Amino acid sequence: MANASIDSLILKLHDVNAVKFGEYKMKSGMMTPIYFDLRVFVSYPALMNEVSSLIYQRVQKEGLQFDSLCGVPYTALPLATIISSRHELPMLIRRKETKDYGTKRLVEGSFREGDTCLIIEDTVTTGSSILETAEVLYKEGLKVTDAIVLMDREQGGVDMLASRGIRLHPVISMFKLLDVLLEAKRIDAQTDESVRKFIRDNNTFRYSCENKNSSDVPATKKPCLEQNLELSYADRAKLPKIHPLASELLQIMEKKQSNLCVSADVTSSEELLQLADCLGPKICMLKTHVDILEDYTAAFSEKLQALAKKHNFLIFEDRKFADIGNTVKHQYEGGLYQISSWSHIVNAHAVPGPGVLKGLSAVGKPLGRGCLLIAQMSSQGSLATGEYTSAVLKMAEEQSDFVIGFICVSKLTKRPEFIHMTPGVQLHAGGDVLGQQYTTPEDVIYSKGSDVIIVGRGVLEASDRLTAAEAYRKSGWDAYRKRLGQSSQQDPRT
Ligand SMILES: O=c1ccn([C@@H]2O[C@H](COP(=O)(O)O)[C@@H](O)[C@H]2O)c(=O)[nH]1
Repeated sequence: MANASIDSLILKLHDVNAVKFGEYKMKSGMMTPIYFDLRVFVSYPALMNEVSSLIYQRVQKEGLQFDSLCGVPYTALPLATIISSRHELPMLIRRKETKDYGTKRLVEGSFREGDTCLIIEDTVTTGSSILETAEVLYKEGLKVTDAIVLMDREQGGVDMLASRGIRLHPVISMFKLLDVLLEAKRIDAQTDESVRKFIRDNNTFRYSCENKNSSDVPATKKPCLEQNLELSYADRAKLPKIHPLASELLQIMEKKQSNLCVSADVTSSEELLQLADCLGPKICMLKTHVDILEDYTAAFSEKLQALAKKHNFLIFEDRKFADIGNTVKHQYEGGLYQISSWSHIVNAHAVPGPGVLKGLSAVGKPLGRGCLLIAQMSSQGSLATGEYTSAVLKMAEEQSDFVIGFICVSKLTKRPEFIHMTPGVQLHAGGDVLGQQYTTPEDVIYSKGSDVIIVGRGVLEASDRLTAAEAYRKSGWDAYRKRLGQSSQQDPRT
């Protein structure tokens, strides 16, 4: 599907007022600064044909196999009809209301039990309309594995449907639409930013219960139950497109019931190794700042690797690479520390542009290493916000064969393959005198939807580091269980 056709379609949708900016109420009751009214299509047959062609191209690109297709009533019905008629593909119609005469069927058309039906939809927010249609089809013995949507609002629908076994393939997504409209000067930077913020802050799948006390959305209308559909770490580890290192980390987390990464910010190699050996059973990952060690030797890195094997944790060198590709390549591979030879994971700032990842991946990829992009920072006044954070996400998507996730303050993307790791964590919220800001494991994992808590001084400055690490492990794990809709008592392994 050529990008130019998508860009031109976005502008046409804007021309016919199918994309509106203002204050609108959605089906859920939530107010939104952007609204899609794709019902207007029926008045623009050429546009309807164009949309149908792009949807069909997406079907072909994904190589989808199905016996029939079904449009979610009513807006997607004409789109499904055009595709069905043009390509001679059998169609089914899902009735919204049962007739009180005749066959009283809810699904019209011919099909056999076990047939696969492809769902077509115009817009997705939570994914609930597709799910409703799928449930009607399931009752008739049909299978639904895939759905295509013209416009994905990027508010959690893809994840929600994935958790129910339906892959959603969007033709246009919200952030792409905003990019095109901004570039064409159809919207100003302020509108663009406020819509992006709204979308990021209103992910119906991740944060469904975060706002449960807010007054603008009636509690009954919020899809709180959807938090039960959150994918577990174990399920995410099995995702087909996941990076092997991300998969390994998620498996370790599940096995050790730990989403705790301890930040070993000490200056002596001996102390760091003791820390790794003592806290190893409690952590999924150990983070280092190798350049603060006063006595680094190659023998130290070998011992650290042996401890990582012994206790089954990954090593993350928090080097924060931030130079041109050629330089970071040398910094990663060579010099005194030879970081690529012992650290499973490193991180990088996106400031230099994609070259920083190209340089790092030239060294790290052949070794099976992975990289975290720094999308946000925990420190007060950080400039890594808004547009910058969005650009980091885009860069990660483009190099997901090396980027395994983000350093961030809260969950940023709907893609469950990416791992979100959050520093600035202590058992009580607060901060230090140099601008570090702390929030709690519950806030980070449950409310903000991140995956891993990174804790330094919360453990290091405790009188008993092992007891402190256990307190953080338990707190992070309980918050994760809560996010899955399970209590710690329900966990047979706890
Ligand atoms: O935004 C960021 C990125 C990295 N860090 C690092 O995490 C630890 C936090 O240590 P605490 O003692 O828990 O404050 C430290 O190594 C930082 O360099 C971060 O804090 N914020």
